[in-house]
Amino acid sequence: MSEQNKKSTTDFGFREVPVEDKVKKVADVFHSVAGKYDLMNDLMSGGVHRLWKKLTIEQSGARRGNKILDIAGGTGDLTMRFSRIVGTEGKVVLADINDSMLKVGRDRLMDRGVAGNVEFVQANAECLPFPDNTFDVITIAFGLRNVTDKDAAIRSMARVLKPGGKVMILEFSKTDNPALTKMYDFYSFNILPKIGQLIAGDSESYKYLAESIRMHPDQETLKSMMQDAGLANCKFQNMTGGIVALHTGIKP
Ligand SMILES: C[S@@+](CC[C@H](N)C(=O)[O-])C[C@H]1O[C@@H](n2cnc3c(N)ncnc32)[C@H](O)[C@@H]1O
Repeated sequence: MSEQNKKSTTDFGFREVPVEDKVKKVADVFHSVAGKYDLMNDLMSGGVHRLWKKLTIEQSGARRGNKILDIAGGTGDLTMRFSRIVGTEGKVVLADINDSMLKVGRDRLMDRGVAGNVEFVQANAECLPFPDNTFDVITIAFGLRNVTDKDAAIRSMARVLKPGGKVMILEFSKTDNPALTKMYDFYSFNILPKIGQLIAGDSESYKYLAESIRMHPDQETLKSMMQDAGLANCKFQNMTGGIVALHTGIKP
């Protein structure tokens, strides 16, 4: 049984809320930020999120003809890149729980001429609506920390992955350099919500963003969760001093 099934409350940032309230609270955050999401990503990370995503694509091993699931795909950064790799014989499914993010993503990909091999699906990562053994590669980028039952989500990803396929979890993680941690904390709790207020008119959502990062399992814990879900060869690679980590696992 997963951790969340045993508890009646869960974290929403630094607050404990009833388990059944978290989905709505997370939904409100992403309905609020959807329109300014891409601009804010570039501003908040100084564009570095593009490098984290580029590395994820490079390590995916995705090939022409593959079927790829980009869960919590949001505005489609990874989907866009995968769509070019898999070509007309392949398919990319961008799945996200939030219809505002899906709409921004669909419009953005259409504007860029990315169509034909991309499908958009509204789905919760905890219970993916796909048959067993469907996808060659599954990514979840900056999405897992928002999911209430993370163990269920990893199990669900493992179920729909083909044997030999790869799960990739790109997520904010833990720095082990005290000086970097201090600077990062100052930036996250003092500057980030102000940028959120200035650009998106919403400091609370960006306060949640910073808090949810701190509440997310550290590198080793997440690796164990992937192993517990039955994935093999689980490992992680830190980026930018551990601010972000890319975890990968293979379905045996
Ligand atoms: C920070 S955005 C990341 C978007 C995109 N992957 C990227 O890297 O730019 C997080 C996304 O996770 C989605 N999300 C949150 N909870 C989810 C869940 N339980 N299942 C699927 N998607 C979820 C949100 O709607 C949002 O689009």
